[in-house]
Amino acid sequence: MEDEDDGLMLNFTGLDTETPLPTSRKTSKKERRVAQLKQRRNKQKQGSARHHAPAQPQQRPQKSGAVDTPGRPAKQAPCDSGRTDAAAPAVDSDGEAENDILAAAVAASMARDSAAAAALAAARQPDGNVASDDEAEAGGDDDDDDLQGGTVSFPTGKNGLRAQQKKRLKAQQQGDTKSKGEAKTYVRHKQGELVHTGGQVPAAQQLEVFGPVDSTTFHGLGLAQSLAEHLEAINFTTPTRVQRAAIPVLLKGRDALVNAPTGSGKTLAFLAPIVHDLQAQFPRLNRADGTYAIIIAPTRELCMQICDVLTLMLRRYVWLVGGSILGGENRNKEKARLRKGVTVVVASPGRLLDHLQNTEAFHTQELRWLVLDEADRLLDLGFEQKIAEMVDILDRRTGEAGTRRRQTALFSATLHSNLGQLATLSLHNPASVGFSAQLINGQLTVSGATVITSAATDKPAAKAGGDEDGAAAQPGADRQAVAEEAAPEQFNIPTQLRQRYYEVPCKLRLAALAALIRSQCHPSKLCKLVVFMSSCDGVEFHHRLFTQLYHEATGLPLVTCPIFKLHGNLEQAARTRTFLDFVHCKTGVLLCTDVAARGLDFPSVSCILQYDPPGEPAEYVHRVGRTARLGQQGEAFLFLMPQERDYISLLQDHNVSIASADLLPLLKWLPAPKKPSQGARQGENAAERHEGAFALQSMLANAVSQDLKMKQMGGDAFRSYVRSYAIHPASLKPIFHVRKLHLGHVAYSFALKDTPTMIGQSGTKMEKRKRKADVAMRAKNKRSKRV
Ligand SMILES: Nc1ncnc2c1ncn2[C@@H]1O[C@H](COP(=O)(O)OP(=O)(O)OP(=O)(O)O)[C@@H](O)[C@H]1O
Repeated sequence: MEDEDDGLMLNFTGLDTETPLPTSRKTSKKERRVAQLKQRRNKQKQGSARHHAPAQPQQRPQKSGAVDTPGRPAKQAPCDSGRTDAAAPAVDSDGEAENDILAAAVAASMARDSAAAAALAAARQPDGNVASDDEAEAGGDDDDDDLQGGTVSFPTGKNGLRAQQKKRLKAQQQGDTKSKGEAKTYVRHKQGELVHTGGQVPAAQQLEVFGPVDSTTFHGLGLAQSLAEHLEAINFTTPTRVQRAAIPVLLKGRDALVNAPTGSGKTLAFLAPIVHDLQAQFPRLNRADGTYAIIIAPTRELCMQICDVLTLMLRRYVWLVGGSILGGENRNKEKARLRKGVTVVVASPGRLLDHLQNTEAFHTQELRWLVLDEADRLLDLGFEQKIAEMVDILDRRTGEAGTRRRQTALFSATLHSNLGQLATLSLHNPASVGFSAQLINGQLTVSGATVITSAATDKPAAKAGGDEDGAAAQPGADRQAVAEEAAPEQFNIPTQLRQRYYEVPCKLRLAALAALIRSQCHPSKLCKLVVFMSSCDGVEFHHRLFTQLYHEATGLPLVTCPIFKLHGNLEQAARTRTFLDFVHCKTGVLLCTDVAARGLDFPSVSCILQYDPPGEPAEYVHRVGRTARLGQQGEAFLFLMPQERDYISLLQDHNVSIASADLLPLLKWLPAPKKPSQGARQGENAAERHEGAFALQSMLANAVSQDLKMKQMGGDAFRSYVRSYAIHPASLKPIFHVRKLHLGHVAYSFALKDTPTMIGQSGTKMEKRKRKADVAMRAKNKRSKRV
């Protein structure tokens, strides 16, 4: 750089002298500068002989780099070098000032001291004032800039000096320094000549080359502009953390294991890359060619929900067709739809396998995507075998057709010790987002040792040694990996979720449930409450109790908002209606089983109650995950009986932070009894002796005992509760062991007055006995009439 500057200066100084200047590139810098100084001295001598009058103040050029030749319009430098007026070359009619500038510049460049720089600046000042050091420095730099940029215009002096000067400079800038007497030639490129030509990186390679250039937008993540715009139009403006981490990985064509907290936007994280890929296919995909993507989810409601988001996204791409195939729907109608062609299928596993095996018109030989949402739940529900069969069928078909290898992704908010088997079964060299995965002895294992934090979702690579996109190291690359110590799986629960538990004696469970519902859904509060129970019978019983019997028994409704029920024994139509009703209602209570625990995105759920504890801590996480979604506030309560309190330590081992709450203030939400009860209540503490709770329990028990259907439903609920308690996994038996249950108190909590032995007999037997008794009674009546 310095050499180039010096070379240019040589040309300037050589204009006005008889002394030939050494222009060879081999001439040392020092020699050239000495020559310049000599020239300057000679010139000063000549100048002083020619001019005795003091130099006139120079006219300041109007604009840097502008030509001040009369009659010629001032030219603007094509690129704005940001030059200040102080830096503009001064106009001197006889070129003397110019030479002063040059001499000073030489001095400055040689000495590089402030005095020389000041001399340079002073020479530039039209009024002869000395510029500040900064200005001088800036001026010097600007000179260089102009010269290098090749855009400077020079003031024209007497005798065509400026024209010569210009010509020489031009020649030099063009790399042609050949002039008479100068044998040496060299090629110099014009500074800025090798400008950026704007060569475009092919769209498909943009992500490869630049990475996720702007992870704050969907387009920046690599999604097509049209899709990003469409997402914005349907209110997905900024990608969530899991979307930022997972979308680029999937767009790169990698299989992936993706883990992120509940309500963090996983659905879009897998739908967006699928839609991006399918809309980009040329020629356009034709629905008649069959299915290009399959998404499997464990429950029908979740399938419907995913399908809804998909439909919304496909509105922009009308040639892509989405649809769901669910158990419980009409199989023939589904067949007909598959025959017409469904580009993206969202399915529950059982029905999907059924169609893969039995529906000839279900073409999957072009399949490009397979996503298993809530993958660990699919295993819990025993779908592993079905999934293995499906993967086998799909692989066989694509293999026979010789089509592209399918891309597969597993999504879940919780890990599972067996997830590795499913991953090995279906994934090829996967990237893991949000948790680490390792291949140990050819077996992919998913480590629960990695803390899955939101930050980890953004940059899990830091922990797992993966790449910058948030994808962890490829398991395949780490075959030497040593098995990590089995540590409790660490869950990432939204921080804004407030979690509390009540220790509720079994006898008070029903009253405490009523109190909590009343406390959350009183008329002055808009609340959506989800209550989880362990059995369908339990849901049925409590739903009828609270929607009908409660009012009859107490004279007041429990709450004024609607109470819904959702469980797996309902007809599909009823399930769908309830699901949609609860989605759209502003306030309400949903009594449900774990069918609603996974993935369902009910808007504005403010509170969760786990009336029956869930068992596996992972299920706890999914249940509470129905609230506090996407940064919203939420509350979650858990009811535990005193003998179950060790469950709290278990949850805490899994990074769940839950505080205790006092039961007594909660019971105050119960209506006060009309008549104070006679005598002191029996009980260990104030809650157990609570008047309101005792009064309510008596009223409900009386009402149930007089309602045969309710009594039967209570019995069914009791039996189902005990059964579900008995099937807790062995690891949880120390906490939830059926032998620790006081069955009399359990029966009481279902408002039953009968002894547990009576209730424990199967409903059918009871029914038979009752029918027998009725028949005997009628026969007796007939006989007595005849007599
Ligand atoms: N980028 C986004 N911008 C705004 N809202 C979003 C975005 N992504 C997702 N959402 C919304 O966030 C909510 C939760 O998303 P989603 O249901 O995909 O979460 P999830 O991680 O799958 O939860 P779960 O683990 O419970 O299944 C939905 O209402 C969804 O519409």
